[in-house]
Amino acid sequence: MKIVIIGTNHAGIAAANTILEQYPEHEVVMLERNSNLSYLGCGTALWVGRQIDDYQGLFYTNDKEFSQKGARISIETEVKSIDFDNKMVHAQTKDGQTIEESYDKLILATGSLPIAPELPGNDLEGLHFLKLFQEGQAVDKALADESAKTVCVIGAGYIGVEIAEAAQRRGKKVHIFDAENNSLANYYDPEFAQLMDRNLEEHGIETHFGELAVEYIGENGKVTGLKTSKGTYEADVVINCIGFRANNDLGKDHLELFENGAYLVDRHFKTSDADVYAIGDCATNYSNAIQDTTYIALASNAVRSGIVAAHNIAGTELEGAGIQGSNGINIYDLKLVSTGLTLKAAEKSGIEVEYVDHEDTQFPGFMPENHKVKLRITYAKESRRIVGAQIASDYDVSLLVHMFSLAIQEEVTIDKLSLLDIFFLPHFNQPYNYITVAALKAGKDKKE
Ligand SMILES: Cc1cc2nc3c(=O)[nH]c(=O)nc-3n(C[C@H](O)[C@H](O)[C@H](O)COP(=O)(O)OP(=O)(O)OC[C@H]3O[C@@H](n4cnc5c(N)ncnc54)[C@H](O)[C@@H]3O)c2cc1C
Ligand SMILES: NC(=O)c1ccc[n+]([C@@H]2O[C@H](COP(=O)([O-])OP(=O)(O)OC[C@H]3O[C@@H](n4cnc5c(N)ncnc54)[C@H](O)[C@@H]3O)[C@@H](O)[C@H]2O)c1
Repeated sequence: MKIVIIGTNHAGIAAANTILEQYPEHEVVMLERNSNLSYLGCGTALWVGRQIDDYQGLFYTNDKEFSQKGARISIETEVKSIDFDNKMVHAQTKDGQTIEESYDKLILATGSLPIAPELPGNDLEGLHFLKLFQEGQAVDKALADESAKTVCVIGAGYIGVEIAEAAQRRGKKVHIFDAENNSLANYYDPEFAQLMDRNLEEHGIETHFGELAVEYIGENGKVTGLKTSKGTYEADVVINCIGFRANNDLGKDHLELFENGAYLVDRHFKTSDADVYAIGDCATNYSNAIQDTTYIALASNAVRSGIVAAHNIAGTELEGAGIQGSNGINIYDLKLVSTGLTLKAAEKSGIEVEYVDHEDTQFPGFMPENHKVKLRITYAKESRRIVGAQIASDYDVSLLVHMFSLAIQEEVTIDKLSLLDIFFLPHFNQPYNYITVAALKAGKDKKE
């Protein structure tokens, strides 16, 4: 069987590796328009902020490795169109050569594109996006210019807060703007997100919430400022990070789409065309929290979807486990992790929820070093199944979120959690640990 994969970043790579390593009898063709593959965008801010010395380690594979594994891979080759009826892909190389590839099965792994605010002045020099390695390089270069003093970041989601920290670490005056009333609104309830807002402010970053960018201001073709719904700010560099949209350019006229334009797939990552699969940021996924279709752009989801699609294409039926959108962020010393639904997301999905909060220290009081931990567990009012968890600390409690992720996936109730066997050792936690105490509190609330 001949399998053509379009897009060879995290999703395409995972699919290709699975087929090449476990089903070597199939022919694999990989087409990629970029000059690199496997760039870990999560490292951009670490590198730009000089928390790591260089970017070489941010790539975990390359085209040569795939040639050695037996794939036919063409980078700097853009797929221009797909003839779905005749199962033929039309592509063009960097030097203008056209390529045609027939397929038995096609995998669309074309990812996502940053959403571009459509504002006056959007053709000025000094406006940036942060998706590709090359865009990270451009931001790095802009920050290296000592005459660039002020950076405006539009969007205080994950990319926004990470790059705001990086720019501040590079000695710039940083403003960050978001339409919402706090940062990280897609991931945390305000009581948690506000910890991040304070964290940014304490490090000298000026936060502007509920404030919309309305115009990029410029002189001689170069950005010099940003006008918002509430004021005008100087800006030598503007970084746009208001989210991603699914890149559906190749299949939007043929394949069924989700409400946001992503390719609608089943639990096998098969699209509405039986010979076409879609994985990663260009496709939907199944949410165990809302028990319905969702769209969450994360590298972790991209990798898993690639593995699942590859098995199904190669002949082993495998249903995806679904996702919880588990995520984490570390800005300066503050660590936030969450999984499943915030209260706002639950309301939007029509799920009536209750939640329990608990704050404690990680270790017993007699330990010489200690850290505060803040936990929220959210559960469905009727069934009491856990649908979300958020944790904040300056201590690394990130692994806990995986337990909550599994609990959501397996429909564990808050009451079951209260009697879970959780070990105790002072070096790690407390005899009355905050998870048990929070879950017991929820049980008490139920009785009252
Ligand atoms: C700055 C930044 C930080 C991030 N941090 C994290 C993080 O910490 N954790 C996390 O889980 N996620 C993170 N993400 C999100 C993560 O990078 C994406 O979810 C992930 O890249 C999705 O992988 P993908 O392979 O589906 O799509 P993409 O990475 O978008 O790759 C799609 C590929 O398809 C290629 N392509 C598109 N169209 C064509 C065409 N017509 N012909 C040929 N090739 C084509 C593109 O060139 C690209 O290489 C971050 C993203 C950014 C930008
Ligand atoms: N740590 C991580 O896991 C990590 C890090 C970086 C990126 N990512 C992923 O990459 C994807 C893109 O990240 P992102 O930061 O661009 O998106 P995001 O969804 O995290 O944040 C976008 C932010 O922009 C705001 N916004 C939207 N329109 C706006 C407007 N017109 N004006 C002002 N603010 C506006 C939103 O309120 C939101 O807070 C996300 O799926 C994200 O999860 C993950």
